[in-house]
Amino acid sequence: MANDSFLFSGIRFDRKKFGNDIARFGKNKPIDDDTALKITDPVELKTEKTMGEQFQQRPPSSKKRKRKGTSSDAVEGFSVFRNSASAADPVDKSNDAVRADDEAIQLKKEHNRQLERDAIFRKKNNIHVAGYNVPSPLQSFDELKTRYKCPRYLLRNITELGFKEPTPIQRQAIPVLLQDRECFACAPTGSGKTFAFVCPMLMKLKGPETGAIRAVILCHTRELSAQTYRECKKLAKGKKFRIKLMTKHLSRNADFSKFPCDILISTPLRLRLTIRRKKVDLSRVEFLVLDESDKLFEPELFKQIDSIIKACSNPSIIRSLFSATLPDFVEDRARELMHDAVRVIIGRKNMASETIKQKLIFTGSEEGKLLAIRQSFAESLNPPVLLFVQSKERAKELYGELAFDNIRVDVIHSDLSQEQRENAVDNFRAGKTWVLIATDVVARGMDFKGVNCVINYDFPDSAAAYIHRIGRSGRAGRAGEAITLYTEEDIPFLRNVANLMAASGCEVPSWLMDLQKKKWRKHRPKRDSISTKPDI
Ligand SMILES: Nc1ncnc2c1ncn2[C@@H]1O[C@H](COP(=O)(O)OP(=O)(O)OP(=O)(O)O)[C@@H](O)[C@H]1O
Repeated sequence: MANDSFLFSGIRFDRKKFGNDIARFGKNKPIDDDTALKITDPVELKTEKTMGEQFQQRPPSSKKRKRKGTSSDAVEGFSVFRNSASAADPVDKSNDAVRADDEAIQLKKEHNRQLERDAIFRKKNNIHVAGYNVPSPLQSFDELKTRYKCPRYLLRNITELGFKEPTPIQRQAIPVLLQDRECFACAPTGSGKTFAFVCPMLMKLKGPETGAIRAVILCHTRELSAQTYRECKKLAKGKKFRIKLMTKHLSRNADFSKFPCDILISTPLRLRLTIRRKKVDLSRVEFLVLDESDKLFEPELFKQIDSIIKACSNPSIIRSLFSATLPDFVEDRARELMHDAVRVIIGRKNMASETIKQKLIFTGSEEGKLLAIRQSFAESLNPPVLLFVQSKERAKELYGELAFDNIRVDVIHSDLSQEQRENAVDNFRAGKTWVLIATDVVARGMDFKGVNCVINYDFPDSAAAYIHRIGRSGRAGRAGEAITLYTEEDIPFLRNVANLMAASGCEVPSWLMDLQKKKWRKHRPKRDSISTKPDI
C-alpha cells in the first residue's frame, strides 16, 4: 500500500456508491493459517473485536445461494480496488472516490489484523484450515448469539448439557457451516464433532416446516444413527423440529409422499432401500452430513453413498464430511464433490486422542491372551471396559469363556438382532454390563461415557481401526486407557502402533521405534480359537 496516508484523509466515503466494491473486496481471498501468519501488522489481541466481521461473507439465504468461482473472483475483487485506488492522476479524482480509497485501505488493514488474530487463535487451539476466506473461529458460545443470532432454546440446551466452551472443531466448523460453506473435517475421537454439525444445522433450519426432508445425517451403523438421533433431540429440545430415525419399521410403513421431516438420520443402506422402494424425495435437502466419512467412502458403502448424494439434488445444498481419520482418497473425493469447501483439521490428521494412555502387552499365544485378561480382571477390573476382537465368531467364543467368570459381561456383533444390539448398548451405558466384548461394529462414533479402558484383545487391522477403537475411551477431555495385546503374528505391525502412540504423546520404548514399518491394512490373521478347554 504505497499510496495510503494523508492524500485521502478527511474525505467521506460513499458506501452506497462503492457497495459492490466493498462486497467483492471482502470475498474469496485465499488464505490459510500460514499465509495469515505472514501478515506483518502488529496486533492488539484484546481490541477491535468486530472489525473482521465487516469483511466476513454475508451469507445469502441458502435458497438463493449460488456457487461462486473462487480464485478468479478473489483476483477480480482485488483488481477492482487496485484500479480505483491507483488511478493515473489522483488529482483528477473526485473527493468521494478519494475518501472511498482511504476507507477501503483502513478496512483492508483491519481485515488483515483480523486475519492475524484468527491465525493466532487457531494456532493456540491447534486448528488448521485451508480454503478461501475461512470464517473466524468462535471465541466462545456467546459468539453464537452475537455473531449469528443463535436462538435462545439452543443456547439453553448448550448450557443444560454442561458445554462451557466450544471444542476446537466446534470453534471452526460451526462458523464455516453457518456461512453456507461446505466442509470436510478431521478431529480427534471424542472431541465433539456431532455438535459441530448439529448446531449449525438447527440454526440454519430455524424452525420446523412441513412438506420436505430438509437435512440428512448419514451414519455407518444403526447404533451410531440411534445415538446421533438422541443427540439431535437433546439439542433441539424446546423447538418442534421433526427429527426422524430411519428404522426398518419406518422405512416399510411410512407414507413418504407426506413425510414431515426436518432432519432424517439413517444408515446409507436403509436410506437407499427406501429411496428405491418408496421413491423418497431428497431434492429439497439443504444439509447433508456424512459422519465417519472415511468409513462411508469405503468400497462396500460407496455405491449407496453415491446414489444418496445424487438424490440430494438441491443446487444450494451444504455438504459436510466429519471423521477422526481422513485418508487421502477421502480428501480427493471431497474435493471432487464439494464446491469451495473449507478443510478443517484439528491437531494432526489421523492421530489418536492425546488423553488416552496407551500400552502394548505381549502375550505370546492366543492362550496367553485369555490368561492375561483373566489375571488383569481378577487383580483390578475398573469398569466399564470395552474388549475388541476381530470377528463375530471370536466375539462369541470370548463371551463363552468370560460369561462364567464372576464378571458382568455382554457381547455385541452383527449376528445379533437389532433389539439384542440395542440392549447390549443400553446395558453397557447404564453400567449393568461391566465388560462389553465387541467387534468393530461399535468401534466408531459410539459415545459410551466414562469408558475407563479399551482392550484390543485382537490386534486392530489398520491405523484407522486402532484410532477409532481406543477412542471409545478418553472422551470429551477425560483420561482413558488403551491396552493392545499382541502375539507373534502381530509383530510386523507393532511399529505402526508405536508410531501412533508416539505421535499422541505416549512414551514408547526405543526398541519399538527401531522395528521395521510394514504396510498395515486388513491384518486379520487366522487365529487359534479362544478356549481353555483342552483339544480332544
Ligand atoms: N463443547 C463441549 N464441551 C463439553 N463436552 C462436549 C462438548 N461438545 C461435545 N461434548 C461431549 O463430548 C462427547 C463426545 O462428543 P462426540 O460423540 O460428538 O465426539 P466425536 O468427536 O464425534 O467422537 P468420535 O470421533 O468418536 O465419533 C459427548 O459426550 C458430548 O456430549
